[in-house]
Amino acid sequence: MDELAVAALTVISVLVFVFWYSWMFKKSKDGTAPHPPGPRGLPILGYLPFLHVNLHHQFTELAQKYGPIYKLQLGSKICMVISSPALIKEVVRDQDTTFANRDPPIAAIAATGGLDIFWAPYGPYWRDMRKLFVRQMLSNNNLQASYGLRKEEVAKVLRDVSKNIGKPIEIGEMIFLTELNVILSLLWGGTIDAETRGRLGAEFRYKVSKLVDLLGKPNVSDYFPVLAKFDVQGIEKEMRAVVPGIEEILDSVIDERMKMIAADGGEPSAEREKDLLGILLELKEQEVGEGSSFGLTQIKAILMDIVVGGTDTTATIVEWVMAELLQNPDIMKKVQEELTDVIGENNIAEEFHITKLHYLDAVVKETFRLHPPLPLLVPRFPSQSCVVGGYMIPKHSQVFLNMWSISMDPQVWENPSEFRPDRFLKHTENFDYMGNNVQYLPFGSGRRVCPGIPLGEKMVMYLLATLLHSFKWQLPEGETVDLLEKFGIVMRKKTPLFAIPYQRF
Ligand code: HEM
Repeated sequence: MDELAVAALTVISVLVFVFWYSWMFKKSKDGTAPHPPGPRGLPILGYLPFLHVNLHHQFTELAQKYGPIYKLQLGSKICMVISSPALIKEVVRDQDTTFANRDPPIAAIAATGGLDIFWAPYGPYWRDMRKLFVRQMLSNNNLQASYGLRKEEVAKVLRDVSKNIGKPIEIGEMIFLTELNVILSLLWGGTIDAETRGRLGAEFRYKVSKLVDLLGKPNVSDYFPVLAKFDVQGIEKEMRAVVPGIEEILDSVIDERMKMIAADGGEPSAEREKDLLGILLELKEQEVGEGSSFGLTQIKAILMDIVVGGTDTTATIVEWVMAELLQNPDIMKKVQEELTDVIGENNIAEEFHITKLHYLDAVVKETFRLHPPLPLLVPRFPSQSCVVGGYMIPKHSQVFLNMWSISMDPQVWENPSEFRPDRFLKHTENFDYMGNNVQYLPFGSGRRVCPGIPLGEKMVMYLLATLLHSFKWQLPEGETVDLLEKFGIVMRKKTPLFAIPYQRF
């Protein structure tokens, strides 16, 4: 190397050092917080090639190495994983407004255009739609008034199971179809007819599960927007193939409801005015929120949200409860003794019994702890840069709240991997579903907390009380319960649970 080159190199090195030093100095003078630690990935790809199928396990292992908040570079996106109650509180309570935004994946845009409540950005459209949904469908008054519809659907379950005594039943599928009918009936006061139900039945469930799976699958297009048009994994294409099958049922419901409005002379009749679908149809083509036009696309997005959000989750948790009870016969026995005491041998379960079923409630809560249906909740998307746990979270990073790791943390729960409902009998007042206790958030917390809690909680308890009070359950000959999970945005059992009913009384 000649002298000139050495001199140039020296000058460049000095300049680089001076810039670096003044940048660092400015940072600490400004008090800018450092970024969290995290594993190094590959250039450009970041940590993306190292992600495992069971993200919740992998995120928990990484937390053991990097602490309760760490950073992952995934392609062009910065992701943060948070897994301690104290830091989760900073996100969902102390800085809830900043973290109330969502970053819809391409799969969600393909499914609903991001116009549903679940994926809509935090803002006036989301607020209006969520308010309408909660007020028109899930207010205390409306839920009380619609008890007859739920009772009818649960009676159908009783009849179906009674007809199949001694034969294996797929628990998740049965619950899914029941919850689907309950939700549709709450939307517009009617149910889908038996023919459509029979025709679409299991296939509809398959499509909803597929849609949910596609939403939870890491997609290269989300991490490299320049590649989005190539849809390398075919996720967008698969989603576009699945959606019409789901829309078919929504279309038939919308058609029926529009026929009713037409029969009422274009004006909804007084008693129909109250259902959510009627109101959404009235809003059609009007302006809601700040200047967004509202049409059939938005209506279908919201219906899809409610149908998909409510069915798969409810079916999943009921299936997990039944699996845990079949695995733990002593606990099953205690549940059934309580049911006999509260309901009586000659009666069937009713919704008013639910508040007296403390042990069953503890069993459900313990199942939500061990098998949270949304183990990482739904990633948050801060609308501005902020500091959590002393670390910088840049604006528009993807923030995962790892509730599964908290469920498994021995510092939070004694013997966390054991199924022990009794722990909820001691602390019931602290562990409701409303998101007030950050150790336990099966329905999320803050502004984005699940709005379906009143219905979800009622249906899970009512269905379980009915199934467990009226029938004894056994596994098919020679089978054992497996409690393996299949990770996704909704974490289901890896293999569906089949159980055989026998009359109890
Ligand atoms: C066992 C049942 C259920 C579970 C475990 C569950 C869980 C959740 C969770 C964890 C979230 C995200 C919360 C967050 O980001 O903090 C959520 C959101 C949501 N859930 Fe549920 N859910 C259930 C039932 C239902 C039902 C029955 C409905 C509707 C009838 C529903 C509709 C929704 C909607 C619309 C959202 C999006 C809320 C928003 O972003 O503002 N869910 N749910």
